[in-house]
Amino acid sequence: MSEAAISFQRVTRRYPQKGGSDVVALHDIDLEVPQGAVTGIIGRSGAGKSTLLRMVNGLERPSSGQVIVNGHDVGAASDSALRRVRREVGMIFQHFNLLASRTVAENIALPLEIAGEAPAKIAPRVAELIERVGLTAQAKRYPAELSGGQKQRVGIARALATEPRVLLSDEATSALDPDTTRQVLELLQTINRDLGLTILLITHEMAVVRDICSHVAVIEAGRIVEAGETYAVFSRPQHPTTRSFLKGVTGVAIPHFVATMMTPTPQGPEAQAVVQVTFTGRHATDPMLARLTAEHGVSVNILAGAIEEIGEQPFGSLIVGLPAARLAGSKAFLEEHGLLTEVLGYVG
Ligand SMILES: Nc1ncnc2c1ncn2[C@@H]1O[C@H](COP(=O)(O)OP(=O)(O)OP(=O)(O)O)[C@@H](O)[C@H]1O
Repeated sequence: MSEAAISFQRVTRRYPQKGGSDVVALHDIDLEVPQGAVTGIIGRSGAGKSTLLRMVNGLERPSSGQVIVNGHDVGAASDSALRRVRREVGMIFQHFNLLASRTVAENIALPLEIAGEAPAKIAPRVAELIERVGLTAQAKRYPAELSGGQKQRVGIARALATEPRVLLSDEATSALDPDTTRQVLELLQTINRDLGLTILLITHEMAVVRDICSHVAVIEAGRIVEAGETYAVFSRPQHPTTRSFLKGVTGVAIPHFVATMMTPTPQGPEAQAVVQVTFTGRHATDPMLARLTAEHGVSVNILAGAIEEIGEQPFGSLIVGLPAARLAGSKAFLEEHGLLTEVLGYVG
């Protein structure tokens, strides 16, 4: 088993307030970020995401606990040790943080200049980075002449300049439109695969987690409320916050005509239960609903459905109608065969 690239051990961060009680931004966080993986931290505004991320490159220090990055205790590092750690940790930002007076190539060269690299080494390295992020034609342009997606590509190239082992992303796609977001996420995924770089990103969008994160941690009011492999968390979310982030990101919506008729309890003997059935992993393509009809004589109405891919595994969601009188047996049959079911309400 590969060791964690980043390990948060009982990390608490308090901000003292003038004349009042402290703000506790992070409470006792334990989290392992696997080497070479793309891990997402998702949470609402004020949950503590930025504070957590900024601990990895020492921009914030824990009030108690340890933050271990590539084997270094960053929270306790001296300034010179921190400078070394920072060469191993690149960062990209929501608003790109480019220098307006420098061209694309000059922005990318900046961390190498700061690190004291010889100009003869900087030029070929910058050319290689520019090519990697697809900006060869824009090398001599200034940030004001670039689109948002191009600016973020410069940010990514600059973050990679010192050949870091970890890349931190602070809401890197939040200011971008959906198409550009997809392209930037694909670039991050390619970099993760090609360079074996560990990526830790913070986001408030579950779609970002679905699209590129193999692992996810959900943070709420300074605590990690759920964490694990994305596929496992998506298929069996445990915490209400996770469920609320997942709404609309996976699966399908209840059709409007059904939603308007739904009641929380069955109203008569002919009532239909409206059930969300989730198929995961190897069960995604099993014909279990057909078997429910064929072997148990339960008629199944398919109301909505979709199969998508999360972490390269099939993930299917159906909303079906079943006779409420046969609900318990049908649920048991489906769950015995590895499908997940959730009763959403009743019609009739
Ligand atoms: N320097 C500071 N002084 C006092 N309180 C702070 C400071 N920085 C952050 N906080 C508080 O800590 C909590 C967590 O903030 P943080 O910025 O980490 O949240 P976040 O999840 O990144 O939010 P957002 O998505 O809005 O950026 C908030 O209650 C915030 O007000």
